[in-house]
Amino acid sequence: MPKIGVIADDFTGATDIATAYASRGYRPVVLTDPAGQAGAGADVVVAALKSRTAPVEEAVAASVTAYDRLRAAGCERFVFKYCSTFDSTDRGNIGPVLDALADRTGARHVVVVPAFPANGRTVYLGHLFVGDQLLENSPMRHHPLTPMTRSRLAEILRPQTRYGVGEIHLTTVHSGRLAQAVADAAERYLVLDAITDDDLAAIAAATADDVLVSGGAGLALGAPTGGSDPAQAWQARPGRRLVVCGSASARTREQIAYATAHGHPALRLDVAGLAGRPGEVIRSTMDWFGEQDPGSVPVIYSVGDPGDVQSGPETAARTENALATIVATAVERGVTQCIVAGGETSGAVVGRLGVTALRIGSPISPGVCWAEGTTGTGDRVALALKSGNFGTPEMFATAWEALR
Ligand SMILES: Nc1ncnc2c1ncn2[C@@H]1O[C@H](COP(=O)(O)OP(=O)(O)OP(=O)(O)O)[C@@H](O)[C@H]1O
Ligand SMILES: O=C(O)[C@@H](O)C(=O)CO
Repeated sequence: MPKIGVIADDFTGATDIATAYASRGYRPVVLTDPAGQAGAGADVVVAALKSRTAPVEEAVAASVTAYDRLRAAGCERFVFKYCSTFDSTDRGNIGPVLDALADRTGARHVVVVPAFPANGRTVYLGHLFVGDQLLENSPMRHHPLTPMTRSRLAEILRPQTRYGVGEIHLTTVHSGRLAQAVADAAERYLVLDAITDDDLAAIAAATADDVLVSGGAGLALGAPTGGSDPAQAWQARPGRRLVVCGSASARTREQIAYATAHGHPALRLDVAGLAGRPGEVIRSTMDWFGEQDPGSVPVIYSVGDPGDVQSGPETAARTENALATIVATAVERGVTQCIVAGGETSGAVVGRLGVTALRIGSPISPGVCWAEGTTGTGDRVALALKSGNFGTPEMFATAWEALR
């Protein structure tokens, strides 16, 4: 089977698709250092980028560099992994990155498949649904960086790309002649309907020879089985546990509320204070952490309800940096197992820890798994990088069971 290279536009998306490949019997590795070398022994190599909301030129350059490295490492088929809620703005970055990768690979057609039915993301008649709501009516409408105010994917993608965008609807996906429909299409990009895992399997079969496909982790869920043992190959180091949330998503807020209601010590980061006195805010947060029972699972978060989201150009970066420093300091003080909520936040945390590769471990829930990395100072740490809207409400209390 040809080695698969995945270019993921954020870190939680990278572990999301890696866990989907692992569940299909592949041996994925997630590379978190853009300059790092591709992992030996893996049949799926996922390059985790932090390009979703980066300036367009930076996102394109990082994606093309990742593609070149994956190709040099022997990958022959490529997946551009973006969010199952198609997180982007009119400028990008999905369209510009897709254009660059399509040009680089020479792909005549590239399918656009964000559907992930197990997490409620389905595409019907070209429209993306989140559960029973159109994307534009879902909580993604209020995302701090990529508010999604439309639902028809072709309309969202067109302003972002130089190439044509068409749609292939469910009747054709079910018809047994999807591969032909893709080959015959006039447009370079084709938004495909998918509402079940069987639809994803039909799409995977029809695109098995395509050099480039694009979408969410659902692309991997439809892949033919790889034949490897899915059992976790590593044991988590015992030590303290911590949950850190930089995500403002509705599901993360529910998880924080559940943990708080069930006796977990919880602290809201003083985001406003980070503007003038970041050192003091981080010190007092770490003092609070030090006061908690070492057997407890403290939760540090930056948004408890939507009103906590602060405007201002530097706020998001400042918050990511502060949470990254908090995790790195906590690891120095004995944390060995940590859940991080939010893709951008996860990118900042993993970068600060100096972790360059993640080995996939036990699944927690659709799209979320444990992964192990080694920090820049040589400590093994178990991380669950959780997409904002993924995981069950009780996850911050129960995810640790999957580590045993
Ligand atoms: N109180 C706050 N005010 C303003 N920005 C915040 C606040 N708290 C967090 N942020 C920023 O909001 C962004 C949230 O993005 P992140 O990707 O981490 O979460 P998410 O979008 O919910 O997750 P995902 O991308 O996995 O769906 C981060 O840049 C974070 O620093
Ligand atoms: O596809 C998804 O929804 C997630 O993997 C993600 O990318 C959220 O950041």
